[in-house]
Amino acid sequence: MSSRSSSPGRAAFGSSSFGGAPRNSSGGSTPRSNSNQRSRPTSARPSTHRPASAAATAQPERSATKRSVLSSAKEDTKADGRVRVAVRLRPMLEAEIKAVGDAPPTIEIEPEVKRVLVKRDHWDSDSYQFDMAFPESTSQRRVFEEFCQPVVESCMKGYNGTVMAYGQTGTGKTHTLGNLGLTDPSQRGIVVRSLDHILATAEADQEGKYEVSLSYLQLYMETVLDLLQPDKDGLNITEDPSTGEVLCSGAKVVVISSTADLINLLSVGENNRVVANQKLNATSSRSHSVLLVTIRRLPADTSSMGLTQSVTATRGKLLLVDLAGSERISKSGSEGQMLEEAKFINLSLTALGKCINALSDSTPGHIPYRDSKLTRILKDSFGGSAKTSLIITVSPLKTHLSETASTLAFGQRAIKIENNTRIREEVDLKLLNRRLQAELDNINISYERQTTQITEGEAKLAQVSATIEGIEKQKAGVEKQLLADREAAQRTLDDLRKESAAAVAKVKSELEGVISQEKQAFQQELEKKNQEIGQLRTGANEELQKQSSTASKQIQMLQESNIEIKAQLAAKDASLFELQKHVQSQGDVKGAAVADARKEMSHLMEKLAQQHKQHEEEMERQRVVLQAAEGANKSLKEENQRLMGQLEAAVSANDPASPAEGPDPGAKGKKKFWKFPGSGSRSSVKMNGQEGFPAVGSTPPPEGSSTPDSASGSRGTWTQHRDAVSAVSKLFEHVGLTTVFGLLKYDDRDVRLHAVKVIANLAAEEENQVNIVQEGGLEALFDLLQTCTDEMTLRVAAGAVANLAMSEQNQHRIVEEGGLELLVKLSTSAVDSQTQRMIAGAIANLCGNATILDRLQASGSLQVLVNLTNSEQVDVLSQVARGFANNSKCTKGKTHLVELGALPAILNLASKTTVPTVRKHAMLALCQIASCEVNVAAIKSSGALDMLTEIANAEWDEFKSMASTVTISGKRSGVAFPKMLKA
Ligand SMILES: Nc1ncnc2c1ncn2[C@@H]1O[C@H](COP(=O)(O)OP(=O)(O)OP(=O)(O)O)[C@@H](O)[C@H]1O
Repeated sequence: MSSRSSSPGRAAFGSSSFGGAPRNSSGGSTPRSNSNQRSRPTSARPSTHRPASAAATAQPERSATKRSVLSSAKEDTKADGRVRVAVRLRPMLEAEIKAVGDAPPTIEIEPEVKRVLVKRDHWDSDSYQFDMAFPESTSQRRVFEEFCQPVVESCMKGYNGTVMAYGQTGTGKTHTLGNLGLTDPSQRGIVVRSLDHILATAEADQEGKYEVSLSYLQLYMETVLDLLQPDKDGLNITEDPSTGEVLCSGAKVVVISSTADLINLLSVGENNRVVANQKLNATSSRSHSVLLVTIRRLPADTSSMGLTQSVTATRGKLLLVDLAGSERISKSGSEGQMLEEAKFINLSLTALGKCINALSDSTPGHIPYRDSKLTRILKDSFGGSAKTSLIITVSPLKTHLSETASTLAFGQRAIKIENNTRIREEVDLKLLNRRLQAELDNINISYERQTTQITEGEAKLAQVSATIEGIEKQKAGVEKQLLADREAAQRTLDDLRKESAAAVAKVKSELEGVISQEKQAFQQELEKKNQEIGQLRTGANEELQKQSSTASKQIQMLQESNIEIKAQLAAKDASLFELQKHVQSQGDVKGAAVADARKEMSHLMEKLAQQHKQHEEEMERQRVVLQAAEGANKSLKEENQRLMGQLEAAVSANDPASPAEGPDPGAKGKKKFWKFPGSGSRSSVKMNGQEGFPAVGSTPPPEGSSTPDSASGSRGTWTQHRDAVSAVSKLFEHVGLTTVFGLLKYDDRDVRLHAVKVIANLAAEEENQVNIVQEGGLEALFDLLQTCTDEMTLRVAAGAVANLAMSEQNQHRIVEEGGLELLVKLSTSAVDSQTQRMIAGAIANLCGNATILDRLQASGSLQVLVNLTNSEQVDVLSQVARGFANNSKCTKGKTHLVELGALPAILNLASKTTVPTVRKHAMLALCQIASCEVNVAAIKSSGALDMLTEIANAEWDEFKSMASTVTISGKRSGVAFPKMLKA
């Protein structure tokens, strides 16, 4: 209620002013006249009028027992006896928000204090108090639960009730009441929610059976239309005179059992309403729609009901009314049909207002229900014995302020109605009697059944007890048996474990036995194999030894044969010598002896030819092997090594001695060299006063072989040997010397060494010397001397050069190719005495050539000889002394040796050395030097005179022997000079 109309009187309802602005209770003054009562903040506002008197007179419900069934109903005891009024503010629609912008709201809802403020301007506002005030944000659900649910539940208890929406067009009446919420269940309105609630409650109620039926009516211009039968003409509204129940005869009543039924029905009704409106040229807002819900409740099952239970059936009626728009005609400016409609609307709403006015009067008299069809339909459900909730909807727009105020004033008047609610009950005595009889019968039957059940139960109990006892016994027996079984199983398990352990042990021991047997067998087999291998090895060794001994024997035989031949040769030589001597001495005895000797010679020659043939065959075989090896070219190195070995063997085989290793510096005393006439203990090959180095590593000749010591026998033996060597040389003609020279360039030291040995051996033979040089051997050797660092190889190479230097023809080549310089250079690094011996030997041989004396001096070769006089090795000193002798012999005039100051060294060799060869050569050198007058002074100053005197005084034969041994010129000139000195 408005603060300005805090005591609205009945006068406010006038026939023409229904829906108009609220009137002041004091009569004529309008709210504006009270404008000095400015709106203040809510807390400061004067307290609004509450319908306390109406609440105080509210009657308690008569049927207290029913409350237990519908316990969820919210009761407002104060408002029970009157129309409950709520106001709901519609939210601004989108178009309205755009139009209004952010203008301050005109209507303000204060839900806490259930109040509506209508702001006229910034300072002035009207305040209206209601039972509830819903702001624009209020949900449909809350509107239903807080405001409508109590009416619905009271109808389910048998009361009549009405929920009615009243308000200006477009303020949300249909939304609040009739929204079906098809797309959004949260938008479902009061109609759907009410029916939902009724059906759910009916389903939950175990004690009652419900029948819910509907009729859907429309009131348009005082005509009642059935929306479920659109073709039907207007219906009549009648009233049962005995009960006062309003009846709408002819209206279709449809029983529903689900919300889906309801939705279908309402959809049909809505469609029909559209059709009807089109037919009537009406709009929804111009007509009232009434949904009439009848709820009949019967006791659920008569037969099972107790005496205390109710036997009454109830029937409640709920009217859900969506009223036409309440706007004033003047404002809507209606005319024609619209005007007519407005009049009828106003008629019905005015009639409603009048009824409300009359009902709200504390001493109600005549209620003008009959004034309109609307009020006639509402008569038994509105006011009086019915519960009524009126929700008034208002627009938030300022432009609708006047209509809003009018609507709110209508609500304020309605809130004054005091209801006299009365439950509608029908008591059916016959039914009651029948129900009581049935109840009694049921009780008797139940008693009998229970007695029988007890007896049967006791018997069963005894039976069960016996069974339990038996089971207990069985259980004890089973437990005992179980125990015994478990023990037996345990024993069996133990036995099994023992058995399995024994079995495992047995299998293990068997396996071990098998393994051990196999191991033993394997070891035996192994030993057997080892024995077999040992036997095989022994056999192989024996076989090897046998073969080796056979080979040794063959060699031995060959050697023996050689010895024999040589012995025969020596003997024949001797006999020939004797024969010649004899021939010479006898002068005339040639005859048969010579013939015999020749015969013998020819026999020997044949033997030699045979031997040569054998050698040639052997050489041929070697050549084939060599060619095969070269042709295959698979392993040149090994093949060449083998070839060298074979070649050396061949050389040795041709030599009277057997093959041996290379020159051994320590061979002195172990191996003897060939002895040549006058050469003393150490041998050398002599040629024209030169000395060569024989086949390297020669072994001594066999015992008893003839030695060429005697001048008479040397020629034949030498020839024989030379022939043999010549055969070997031929072998090289096959092999090709250049091949051997090529081997000197090998990286492998052994190959080089073998090759140079072969060359050295070949070079020891006069026949080969020129050939070797012509074939390029000198260059190969010099190349080796320049590049090689292995002293053994260098030593053999120097020996080879020494041998080649025996040939006068070679001596110039050696000097021209720089051989002297190479020897001098080698002497600086040579530490081994044998290498020194080879160097000294080579120089000594070259010293015998008078045409190269200056080169000997210039290259430092003579100095090398002088230096080597310091050596303690006889081999070396021997070559040095020989070099001095050769050099002095060739020199006609002042010798370079004197220039070098070598006289003391020579004197030293001649006087102090005990080795005869050395002494003799030194003495000979002194003699040669002394034989030239230019040297006499030097001889004298060197102190050599004594030595020369000593030589002169010596036994002539001794010196003679010495002189003849050192055969250089074969003359006695060296002997004559001492004689001169002596004289
Ligand atoms: N509480 C609300 N929340 C949201 N929208 C609403 C609300 N109330 C009304 N509306 C909207 O306002 C518009 C008018 O509502 P509605 O048709 O229910 O008014 P009405 O009073 O029934 O009009 P009429 O008298 O012409 O039938 C509708 O679009 C409706 O959806």
